[in-house]
Amino acid sequence: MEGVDHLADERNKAEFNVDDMKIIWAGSRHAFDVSNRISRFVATDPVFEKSNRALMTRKELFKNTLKKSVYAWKIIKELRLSDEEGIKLRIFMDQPGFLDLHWGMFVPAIKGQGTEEQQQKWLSLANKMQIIGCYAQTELGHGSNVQGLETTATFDPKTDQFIMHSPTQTSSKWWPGGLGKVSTHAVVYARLITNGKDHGVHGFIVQLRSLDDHSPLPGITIGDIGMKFGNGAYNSMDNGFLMFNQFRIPRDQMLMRLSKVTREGKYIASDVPRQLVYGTMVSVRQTIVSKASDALARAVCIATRYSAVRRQFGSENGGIETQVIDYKTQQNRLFPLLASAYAFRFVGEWLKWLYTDVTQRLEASDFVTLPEAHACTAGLKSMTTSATSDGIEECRKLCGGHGYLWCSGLPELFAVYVPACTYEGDNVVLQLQVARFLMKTVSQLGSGKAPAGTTAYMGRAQHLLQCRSGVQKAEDWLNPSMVLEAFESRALRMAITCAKNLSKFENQEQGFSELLADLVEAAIAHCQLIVVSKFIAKIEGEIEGKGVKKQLKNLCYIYALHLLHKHLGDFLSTNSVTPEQASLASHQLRSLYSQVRPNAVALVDAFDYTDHYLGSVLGRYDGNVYPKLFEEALKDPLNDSVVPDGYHEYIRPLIKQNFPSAKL
Ligand SMILES: CCCCC/C=C\C/C=C\C/C=C\C=C\C(=O)SCCNC(=O)CCNC(=O)[C@H](O)C(C)(C)COP(=O)(O)OP(=O)(O)OC[C@H]1O[C@@H](n2cnc3c(N)ncnc32)[C@H](O)[C@@H]1OP(=O)(O)O
Ligand SMILES: Cc1cc2nc3c(=O)[nH]c(=O)nc-3n(C[C@H](O)[C@H](O)[C@H](O)COP(=O)(O)OP(=O)(O)OC[C@H]3O[C@@H](n4cnc5c(N)ncnc54)[C@H](O)[C@@H]3O)c2cc1C
Repeated sequence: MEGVDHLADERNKAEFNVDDMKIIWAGSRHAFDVSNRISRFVATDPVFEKSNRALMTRKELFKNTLKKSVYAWKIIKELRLSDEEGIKLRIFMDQPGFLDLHWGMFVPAIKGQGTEEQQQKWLSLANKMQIIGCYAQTELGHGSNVQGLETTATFDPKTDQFIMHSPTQTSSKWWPGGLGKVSTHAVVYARLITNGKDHGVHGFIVQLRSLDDHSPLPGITIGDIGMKFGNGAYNSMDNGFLMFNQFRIPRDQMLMRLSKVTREGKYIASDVPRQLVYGTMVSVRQTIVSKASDALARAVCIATRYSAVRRQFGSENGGIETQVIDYKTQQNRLFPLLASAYAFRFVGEWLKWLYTDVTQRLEASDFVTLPEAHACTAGLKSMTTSATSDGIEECRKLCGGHGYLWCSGLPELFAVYVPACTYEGDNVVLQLQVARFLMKTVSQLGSGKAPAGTTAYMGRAQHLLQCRSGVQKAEDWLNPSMVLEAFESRALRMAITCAKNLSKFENQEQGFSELLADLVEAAIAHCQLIVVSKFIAKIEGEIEGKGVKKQLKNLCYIYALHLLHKHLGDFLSTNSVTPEQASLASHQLRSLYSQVRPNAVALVDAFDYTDHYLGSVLGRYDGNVYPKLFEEALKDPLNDSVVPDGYHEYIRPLIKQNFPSAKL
């Protein structure tokens, strides 16, 4: 029934103040106000309608993305929205497009790697969108291995120019978002060559298309790489290819904050670490962690509301059937994902702090925390995006058959989200970076250099290698120090086992290659420890609002104990817990599920998502699922006529067994 809240009973059961939880979820009252206002603005503007995009052709979808993007920019300008409001507008618009790459990578690359003069020149154009930029790093032949890129930028001292060239087919740029059809400029990563010497990969600002008629400049071949996974979804983005044929740019278009080429062609490397050329990726990986919590929260919101609406079995004497959310199996699959969404939110907040801190240090030429910032952004990007992709798919299954309908919102969410496991660094490749960092830290134990930050626990190696968990009863698993000790001991013991196995090889690189799978598992254990420890730090801090802290505590322990359950092999094989303690953890988990159950719908209401943003019939705020499923079905073009096109051509001849031209 229209106007009726079918989930009202669920909402009445909540034991905490949802409005207070909304502030915690958003990060602050101000952040909540901005999100709330902008999401409602987008939801009510017809230009941002998105329910029809699965049926659009690629060309229609692309044009629709241009329309929405330019309209969003007009609104940002006319209403003088702040940067924060502009970002929210793009998020709630919910359609990948060139704006993401222009603002998310092109502008940050110039800010991070351009000199002051370069910033003044290029940012004044980019900030007004008089030029549109993308981030062109990946090539057909190399994405993960950045040092393997083949595009060359050869300095020509006669003309004071760089000659950009794609020497092979595999050196074609391939994948950059916004490149295929929209961008006028790109930050291109290429091997810098001066006086015949290769100085490795550097960034260059390159104009690609005419600012008058948008045609590619002579010497440039450019286009879209074609359809990607799913309908609609990421196909709104013009991921592109690009080849240079001896294309010339002025010398001052090399991004020269980190290293320079003089008029004479002399290469001057600064004394900062060369890895700062990867700085834009580090910054985006950090934002991807918060985005993971957002994507997982969307899926969980849909699955939770629908699980409360959906009823199957359990009816006695013709009475009402059981809500599927009351099945323990449903809770065991759903509530850890709900807990993960909150966990990723808080670790994302912490990572933002860490990133701000390292940025300030870098500005003061303090590079000490750079390796840790790289390891944390890489590892947490990897861990949270993998868990979120799996989680969205699990939410689809939690919604049964209807989850497979496009209008559930889950297929498109999955299709848009899943490349996050690949872009900004393949998730396995990134965990191997964490593993290298851990092996280095372990090798320095006992050298007098105490591990700091997220590896500080390794400084207590003597204790953590010997200790036995003190858990004796199920409630002990609600003791933060007992939970932390189990995770620390598991992570440390896995890292030390890897280090010991590595030391058996004469050639360390060969050993590393042999042990890749174990190293990835050790890295994941370390990352899970970070997430658990940041969640615990959150619930131990000040939290306002009636009943809010209690709910967050429940979610925190669900997050930790479900990981313990899922990775029990690690915990048992490292003797971090005994089988009896593991079974006490399962007992405690069941009790926590019962405590979360009456609060589940309110906990997803706290995400404050509009029905427009959710884009899901199953996840509607009012729970009015069945009539709306019918409405959606009737909108399908196949239902435009009762007798379908093709009846006379195929169905009728078939059932009449009358095939005029067929030789049977
Ligand atoms: C609404 C707003 C939207 C905004 C956008 C938000 C989200 C994104 C949305 C959509 C996606 C859109 C765009 C996607 C873009 C892209 O995908 S861009 C391309 C991304 N490419 C990658 O991520 C490539 C991954 N590969 C690498 O990063 C490197 O090749 C790798 C780190 C794997 C190896 O590098 P290499 O130079 O070969 O290093 P070594 O393994 O030899 O290590 C040498 C030392 O350097 C340290 N190190 C490596 N990377 C960094 C770093 N970034 N920072 C600091 N330090 C680093 C490494 O740890 C080694 O240290 P030690 O010598 O061991 O001490
Ligand atoms: C939707 C999307 C948008 C993108 N946008 C951009 C963009 O805007 N700009 C841009 O420059 N790029 C972009 N990319 C490219 C992206 O960054 C790369 O695809 C990504 O870095 C992975 O590199 P790859 O494709 O070379 O994978 P590969 O490295 O070829 O990975 C293939 C397999 O090999 C494994 N593997 C590779 N190396 C190792 C190793 N050392 N040890 C163990 N296993 C290994 C991987 O785990 C994976 O299973 C985008 C990609 C996608 C999908």
